[in-house]
Amino acid sequence: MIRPPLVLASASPRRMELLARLGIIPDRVVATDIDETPRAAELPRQLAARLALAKAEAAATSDALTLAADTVVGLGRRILGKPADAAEAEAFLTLLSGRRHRVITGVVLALPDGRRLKRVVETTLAFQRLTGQQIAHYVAGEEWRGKAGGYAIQGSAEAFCRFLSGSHSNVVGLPLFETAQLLRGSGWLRP
Ligand SMILES: Cc1cn([C@H]2C[C@H](O)[C@@H](COP(=O)(O)OP(=O)(O)OP(=O)(O)O)O2)c(=O)[nH]c1=O
Repeated sequence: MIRPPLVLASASPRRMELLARLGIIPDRVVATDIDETPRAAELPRQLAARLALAKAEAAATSDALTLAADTVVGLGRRILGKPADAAEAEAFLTLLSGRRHRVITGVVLALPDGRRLKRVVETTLAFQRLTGQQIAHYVAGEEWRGKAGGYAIQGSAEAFCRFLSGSHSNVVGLPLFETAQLLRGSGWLRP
């Protein structure tokens, strides 16, 4: 069987690295430029699902499989996306201090025949209480840039995390278990 090419509709180097752990190197990488603004009263899960689909649709073609994902942090009904600046990163970490939150990733695999295979994956985390000094030091380190919620679990922020339930790769931007399931479900990945 000839496999169609795989397109990764993401500019995130983490998603490339996570796919590489499955032995997968996309044939093409396409950065999409979609509006990531939440709609009024939109919930974190709804946003992650909607944006993953929008990224997939922006890059999908009829001769390839297209994989897209979107990761957001949910604090109750509140959505924490990628902070715009250091002040917002500091505000997000202040909100996350001492509280449970969820990291939600929507994953969409667009098939050449027009089908769209979808998953929304949630990981629950709890951060220790953070002092103002810890937050300021973390923000000065720049790891928050381009990361939902203003932190990167794959960096030093794992030291803030006293509890994580669910998929770790989901927090980094692509849940490997569910992604492999989607690729297998499409017949693209074997065994
Ligand atoms: C919470 C958390 C998020 N992130 C990242 C994963 C995502 O790349 C990013 C959320 O932004 P996304 O909009 O999901 O992705 P992106 O802007 O990096 O790339 P693209 O839109 O082109 O696909 O936050 C981490 O790397 N570590 C973490 O601990």
